[in-house]
Amino acid sequence: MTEPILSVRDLCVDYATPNGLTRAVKNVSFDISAGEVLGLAGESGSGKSTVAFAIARLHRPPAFITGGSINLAGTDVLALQGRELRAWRWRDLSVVLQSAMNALNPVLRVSAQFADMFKAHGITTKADIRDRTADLLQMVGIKPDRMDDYPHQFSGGMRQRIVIAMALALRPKLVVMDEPTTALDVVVQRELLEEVAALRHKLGFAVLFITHDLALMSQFCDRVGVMLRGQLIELSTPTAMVAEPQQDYTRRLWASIPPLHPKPGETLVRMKETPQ
Ligand SMILES: Nc1ncnc2c1ncn2[C@@H]1O[C@H](COP(=O)(O)OP(=O)(O)OP(=O)(O)O)[C@@H](O)[C@H]1O
Repeated sequence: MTEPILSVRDLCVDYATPNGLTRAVKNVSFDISAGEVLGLAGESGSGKSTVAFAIARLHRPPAFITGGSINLAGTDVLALQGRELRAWRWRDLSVVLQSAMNALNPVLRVSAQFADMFKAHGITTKADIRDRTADLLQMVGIKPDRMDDYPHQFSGGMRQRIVIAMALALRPKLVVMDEPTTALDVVVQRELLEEVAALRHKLGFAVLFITHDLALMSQFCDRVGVMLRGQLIELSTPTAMVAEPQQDYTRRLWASIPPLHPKPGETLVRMKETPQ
């Protein structure tokens, strides 16, 4: 493994509930290398999204980070405040969530949404912004001449492509993807992830990837972490995890993949390429 770009150490996240604090993430530690795709698997409620939101500093009360450290490319993520935190998001880390419609403003043209993001990061020349937007849309397979359309004029898959283009605009080091394709049909899901795989190969960003689809995860991720009741109980390559699971829970989790899916590591070779 190369030098880690992200280091998470002993991360603890609590939720304040009427019955007191509940620990949803318990001393979770892991690294992600530059350009690596790390998946988080585990049953619903095991803490995957809570980890992802904490890393992106998107957690809000009643969630509180109560321990540990997060370091991304030399930045102490938990120390970031205010303007510094806003500048860090998009530039060093970006997030792609399940619903593109929630990420995009329905009453603003796509070009205006790119412009807002660029302006917030000091890129203010109109021609420059339009050129960059055109390049980014092109990169995810959307014709640049559609940049002045509204989000509802695109299909769900295209909207998610636009969100991914925006997430990559400032060349972040890490992209957090929490169920990025869940709302899309199976064919579009795969197409989109193949594109993300090709883009990370080209651009070198790392991905923290969360999905309930273990088959998809095994094809897209270099390594997978398994979470159970707030703890990271196992972390290895999908192939090693299936061949020699260290925990009984992991074995049962992988055994749940329907046999119709391809075996881990067998298909979509392009997804497995290591960035240069
Ligand atoms: N707002 C909240 N208040 C209290 N507890 C919460 C809140 N949000 C989440 N939790 C609890 O935190 C734990 C972890 O939830 P989290 O959403 O991170 O799990 P997950 O693995 O991402 O689940 P899913 O796969 O369903 O998204 C769960 O026990 C959940 O009940």
